[in-house]
Amino acid sequence: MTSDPSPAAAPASFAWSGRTDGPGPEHRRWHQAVCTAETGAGDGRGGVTLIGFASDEGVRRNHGRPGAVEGPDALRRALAPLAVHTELPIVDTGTVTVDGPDLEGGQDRLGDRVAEAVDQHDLVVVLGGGHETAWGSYLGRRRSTRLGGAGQRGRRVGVLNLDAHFDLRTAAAPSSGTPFRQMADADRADGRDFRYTVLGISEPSNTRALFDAAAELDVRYLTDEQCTPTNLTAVLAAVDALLADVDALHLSIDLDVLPAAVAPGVSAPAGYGVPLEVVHAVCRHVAASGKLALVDVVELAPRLDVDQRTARTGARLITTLVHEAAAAARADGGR
Ligand SMILES: N=CN[C@@H](CCC(=O)O)C(=O)O
Ligand SMILES: [Mn+2]
Ligand SMILES: [Mn+2]
Repeated sequence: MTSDPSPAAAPASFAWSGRTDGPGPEHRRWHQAVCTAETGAGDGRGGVTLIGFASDEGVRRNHGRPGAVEGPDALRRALAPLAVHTELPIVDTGTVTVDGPDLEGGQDRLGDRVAEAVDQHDLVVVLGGGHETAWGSYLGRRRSTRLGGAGQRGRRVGVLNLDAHFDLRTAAAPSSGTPFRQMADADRADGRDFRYTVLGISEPSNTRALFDAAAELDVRYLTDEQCTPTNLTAVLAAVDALLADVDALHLSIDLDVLPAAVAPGVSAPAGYGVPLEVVHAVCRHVAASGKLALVDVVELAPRLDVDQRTARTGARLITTLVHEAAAAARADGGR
């Protein structure tokens, strides 16, 4: 494991700014609420932490369309003007950047940052990056004390992936198509159960080999055709089945789960896709459970986006997750 030179005080390369209606809490927007190393990032605990992961290397290795390296700041830009309705502290600890082809080194550094954040804050939101981001998030939760460290070997953490793809590829090199296979292998090697549910699987976008891999690994999934608004009860029941089986949840949102009209700015836009209202309802549901500890939002490629549609949608999902998690924490008397 390499260690980041200054994980807690990493400079946020992004300058949060936007419309200001006044100084009071009633006017608060993300750009006013977010603390960074420059603005006095609070050394406090609790609340929400944002960590960027600027990486295209996984998408490149997976023969996708590049652009995800610009995802973290595009998500921040879309979040900046949105209203904040919670007092929960929000800290931006900056971005881990993958150096050229050294994806593994970048994932390792992200792992260190996520581990530290998970142990200090209620909710960690990683702004990707291609879906290779999720492997860095996994390394982090495994290195953390709260979700997987040495003292917590029995702690059950599930992964809910909102995605058109299984991302269970076996490949010589890790990529954006392999993170959940890597998790399955690591969990198996460690004698842990691999608890993985995917919502939004597109039949034509996953080969028989990938469906076979899902069956072999006991992956639960619903297809995009099953994730309709009229079937929302069954969709949330699938989420509840995972939640009932775990102590904490890692939510991975691949924006290509959404219809291409809503999320054009991804490597592989969906020809069908899960309606935003279903994806949004799932996000609200998992955050309200009080078990949500870690989120990654991945595959946003701003250069492929149309009028920030995909970024705005990703930001809307993040702000709902944060507000709902804050309400759950309040109801809990703080976690
Ligand atoms: N993270 C993306 N995974 C998909 C990409 C599919 C595509 O580019 O068409 C996959 O490997 O299956
Ligand atoms: Mn996908
Ligand atoms: Mn994916």
